[in-house]
Amino acid sequence: MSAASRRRTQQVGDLTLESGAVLEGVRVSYQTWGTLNEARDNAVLVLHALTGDSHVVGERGPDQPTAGWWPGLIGPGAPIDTDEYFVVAPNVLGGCRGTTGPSSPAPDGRPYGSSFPTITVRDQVHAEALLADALGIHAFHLVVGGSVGGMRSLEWAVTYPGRVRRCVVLAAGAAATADQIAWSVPQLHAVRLDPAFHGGDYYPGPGPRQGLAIARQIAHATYRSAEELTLRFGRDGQEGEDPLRGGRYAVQSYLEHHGAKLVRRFDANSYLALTEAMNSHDVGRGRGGVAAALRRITAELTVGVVSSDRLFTPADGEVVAGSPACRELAVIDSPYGHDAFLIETEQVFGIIERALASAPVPAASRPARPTGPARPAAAPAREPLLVRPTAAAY
Ligand SMILES: CC(=O)SCCNC(=O)CCNC(=O)[C@H](O)C(C)(C)COP(=O)(O)OP(=O)(O)OC[C@H]1O[C@@H](n2cnc3c(N)ncnc32)[C@H](O)[C@@H]1OP(=O)(O)O
Ligand SMILES: N[C@@H](CCO)C(=O)O
Repeated sequence: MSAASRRRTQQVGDLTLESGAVLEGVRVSYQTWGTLNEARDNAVLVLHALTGDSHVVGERGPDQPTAGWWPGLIGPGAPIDTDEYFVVAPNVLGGCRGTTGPSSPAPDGRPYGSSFPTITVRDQVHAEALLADALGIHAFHLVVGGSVGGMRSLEWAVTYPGRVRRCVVLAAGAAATADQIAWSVPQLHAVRLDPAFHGGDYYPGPGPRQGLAIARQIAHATYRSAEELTLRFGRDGQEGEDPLRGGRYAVQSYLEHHGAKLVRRFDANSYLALTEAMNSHDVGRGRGGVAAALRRITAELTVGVVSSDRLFTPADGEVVAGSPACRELAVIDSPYGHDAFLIETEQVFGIIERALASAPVPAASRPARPTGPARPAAAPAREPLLVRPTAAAY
């Protein structure tokens, strides 16, 4: 069902960062699906999460271990129908998928490494706005993202009210909380204290592989709910191993698997830059606080929270839904925790479809509190948690 995509890279020029530093000659790589219409009013912006990329849907390939992170979302007849919409998915500033990041060449021709400046979610959105300018897109019909992609979607709606008609913020809050920053701290240390980090100037590698793997293990545990981990792995030893005789617990093996998987596909300096950007997220900074910032939104706002998300909690999403622009606060009913924004595609796509179908509501007639189904109608769990296969079956 997925449409053919185009991959391109756009030079967007110099970018003045929130810090005042200037990032020279920024490039943004991106994928598109469908066709921009003559009125240039059918564009949809899809924003990936922390370690995601522009490969929202598509085929597996040597560089693409998955068929996309929201498989089936985009294409002819798909929830974002490419017969109607032109979809843009940029790779984020600071990442390692072609958009300028720490492994990109600095003006001296060598990788930035330790000299890559601190970037914020606002800087990332600024780079995306420059891409939109270059593509001739003034306003997006919809901007949507989950997790850090949800942070950027919200920042888009607050920074550029005239450029976003509908906005879907999934599994994200209005500002990174102390709890979220706290979970990132040992991750940042794990990378930086790896002897192979060399202060960030480790290119061409191999770089701080162990530190990055540990960082991902910490992060991944926060991406899943305690209930899931307990029901799925219990106190089991990994198959063929006995934790009381030096072997691993199954949950330990699971986390190590995800740590090793990230190391194979991600640059450690990008992981640091993107994690610190995530920590910077605060739509209220310099705008009189979160409530004042949320009042700037003119887009039709949809907020989606995951019932079992212990990292970006439902309460964090409810703050965003306090915006007068919010038309629906949807609860993604799932035992899988934060990662449900990637796993529960049926519910997530339903939220996106409802947002796309929504007619703009005059501000005066909006409800004082968000409405809409608290739980989407068609929301079957993927499969019962207790019977999900564990390692032996994978
Ligand atoms: C927007 C973006 O983030 S785009 C990038 C996509 N995201 C990621 O890659 C993040 C990392 N991955 C994930 O977060 C999750 O795998 C998701 C969200 C993509 C999918 O979640 P789920 O389908 O529930 O997968 P789950 O968490 O069960 O992981 C499955 C993997 O764990 C492995 N596994 C399960 N149990 C064990 C175990 N005891 N020991 C070792 N490995 C194990 C499986 O073999 C499988 O491996 P594979 O992915 O290499 O095939
Ligand atoms: N699995 C997601 C979780 C963070 O939102 C990612 O790596 O981007």
